[in-house]
Amino acid sequence: MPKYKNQNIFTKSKKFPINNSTETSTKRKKRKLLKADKGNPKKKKHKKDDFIDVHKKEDFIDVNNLDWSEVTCPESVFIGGDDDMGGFLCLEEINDVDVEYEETPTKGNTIRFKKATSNKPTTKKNKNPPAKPHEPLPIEELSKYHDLDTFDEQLMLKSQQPYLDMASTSHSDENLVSEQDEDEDDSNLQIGNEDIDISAWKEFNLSLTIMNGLKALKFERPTPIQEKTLHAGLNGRDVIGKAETGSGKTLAFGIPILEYIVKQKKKSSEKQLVALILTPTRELAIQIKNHLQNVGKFATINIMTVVGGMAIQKQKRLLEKNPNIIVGTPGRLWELFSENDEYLNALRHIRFLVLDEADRMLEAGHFKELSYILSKLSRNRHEQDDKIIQDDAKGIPKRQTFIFSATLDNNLKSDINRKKAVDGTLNSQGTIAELMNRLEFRDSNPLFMDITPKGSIVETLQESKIDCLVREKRTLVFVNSIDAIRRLIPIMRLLNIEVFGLHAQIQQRQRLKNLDRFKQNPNAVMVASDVAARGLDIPLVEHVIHYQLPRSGDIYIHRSGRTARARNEGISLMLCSPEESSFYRKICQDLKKAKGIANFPIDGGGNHDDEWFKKVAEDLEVDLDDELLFNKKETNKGRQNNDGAKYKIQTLKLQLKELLSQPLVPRGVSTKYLTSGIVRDLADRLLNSSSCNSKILGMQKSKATEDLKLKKNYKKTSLKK
Ligand SMILES: Nc1ncnc2c1ncn2[C@@H]1O[C@H](COP(=O)(O)OP(=O)(O)OP(=O)(O)O)[C@@H](O)[C@H]1O
Repeated sequence: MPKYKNQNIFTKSKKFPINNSTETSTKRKKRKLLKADKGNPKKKKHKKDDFIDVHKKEDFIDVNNLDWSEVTCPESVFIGGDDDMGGFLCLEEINDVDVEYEETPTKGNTIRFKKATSNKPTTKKNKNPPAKPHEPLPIEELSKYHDLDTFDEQLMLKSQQPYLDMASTSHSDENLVSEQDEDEDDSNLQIGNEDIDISAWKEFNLSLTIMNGLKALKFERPTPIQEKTLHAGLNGRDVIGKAETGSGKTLAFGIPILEYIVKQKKKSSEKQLVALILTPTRELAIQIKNHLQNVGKFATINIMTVVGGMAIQKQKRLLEKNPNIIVGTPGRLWELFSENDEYLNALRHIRFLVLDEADRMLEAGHFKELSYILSKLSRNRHEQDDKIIQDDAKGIPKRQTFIFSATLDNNLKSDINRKKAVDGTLNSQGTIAELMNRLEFRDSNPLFMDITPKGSIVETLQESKIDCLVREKRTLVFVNSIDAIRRLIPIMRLLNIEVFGLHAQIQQRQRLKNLDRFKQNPNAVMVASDVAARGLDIPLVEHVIHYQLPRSGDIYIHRSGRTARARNEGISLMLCSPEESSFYRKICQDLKKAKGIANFPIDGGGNHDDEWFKKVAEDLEVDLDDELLFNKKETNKGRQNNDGAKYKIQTLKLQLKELLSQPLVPRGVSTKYLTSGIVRDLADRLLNSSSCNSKILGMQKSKATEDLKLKKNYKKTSLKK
């Protein structure tokens, strides 16, 4: 007599807890009994589900106390056999029991077990032991298994496809090449993600490997800057690209490099340094490396970062592994390379040189090392006395140069063709024009592509400012000094805000940790110096706040560009104190914003919240407490009087904690509500409605970008009237 174990057991390849009480009737119907004792006419096939009411009579035996033994079955019986055995785990059998049927008024025909009355000896000697339910597997182990109830084989195969492709390509370059040869028709992409149409990339004739990478990232089409520069980049031309922040400049130079490496591997398996990408910050270097690695993940491309703040020994070890691409900051790169002729020689043979955020590289702290690196890269080697000696440039390939930034000098184009400076190094006030002259473009006329919109700000970014009457400000992201970060972080922590700092004096390891934690938590705040202003691509940054105004339009553009990236919406808000009005005017001037930047709608300036409460009250057909709604002046007075009160810091902290633990009650809202009558569940509606803010009583959830749009629309319609 077989029985179905009522335990949670995991098979080697799939997990599916058996719980009879929750199984569907379909599954029960599909269960099978594999063995029954034919010798005893009373022993019939039964399901465990039939075993009920066994305790009613004393001579009946509890089903679980019987001497069951496991029936060994091939695994295929349980998994994906011909039959859908959903939930079926193991079989057990028993001999020498009698079964009796009983008709009950409530449950119909039920069965019971009794010790067999037959004198026949037990036939089976070496029977198997009872099945032992296993301990549940640890969580990490469980991830290897699939839940049979939700398992979709097709879906799993699709999700594994890119990795299968990768496995078949990444370990053997030859495989990759031969596969490509066969499959050069890109309509036959191997990746499983069928609903992603990447045909828009076809015009660039990219290898299957790179196309797969783009498909895996769901990059359906090139961004405008990619579209306008890729042909030139792929055809060996030098490119200078200027496009707004978050517009995909990394791949505009990254794809030609990756594509070159993939094709080169087709010809030779020799590992060679192909590209040097210079960036102004360490975080940006790491980000670029990750981005390129993701796109090139179906090929074996070795990319390493050479940045300060990381163990120099480890970087030396990685260099020994012959990277294809080095992404680095000038300082550490020079430190590492200047003392090693072998490295320097490899550098001279690179095929691609990229200066990302080129204009920033000229700022203090970078230009000296950059200048040294460029002179070592030069095909005309400079001796120490500055005399130019024509080096044996034979065998040194002409390299392609890519320069990208959201803020490059507009006069650059004419500067490029100007006569070269004779001096081998950049002077201490390096200008972008000098830099261009030092770069030894291979093209006499590099492609200069400027697609920045008017004002250099991306369309999806809304700009705004708040004029602060006092110097205190409560929200921030970008500040101008490290001291300000150190001051603000503890204050924000007191306010229960998850906040992280980022500035040059934080240890590199901690910087990366903070950046990572900030990336993981969409509600966190990062207080940063301009170290984070350039290039960083952090998902889910919706608001950029200039707690202290940047000193130039360029920095404003880069800071603001940390939001509204890759066609997402975002808001950039300046907190403008009276002392900063001159900087504000300069930014407007730099960005040619004659009308200035719109004020952000806040309490005091507008009556946005009051209007909303009035509207909700109308909808709910209740009367609002007018006294509370219009008593702002009174409240403000009270607050000012309280300003003078001195409490001990500890008391204040405790008080603050207590306050923060309760939802805020905005001015104008009454905590009193009708308990009966017109709207019975008013309190619930206010507190629990999914459209209400959980931290502010009765306040509708809204986004800063929407508030600003509403304000603009309101202004337009009232002007029309
Ligand atoms: N073709 C594409 N389709 C969709 N998303 C893309 C595409 N190319 C790049 N992206 C994404 O757009 C975002 C911005 O890209 P990237 O960091 O290269 O911008 P950027 O122009 O260098 O910005 P910044 O000037 O701030 O450095 C990234 O998240 C990137 O993954």
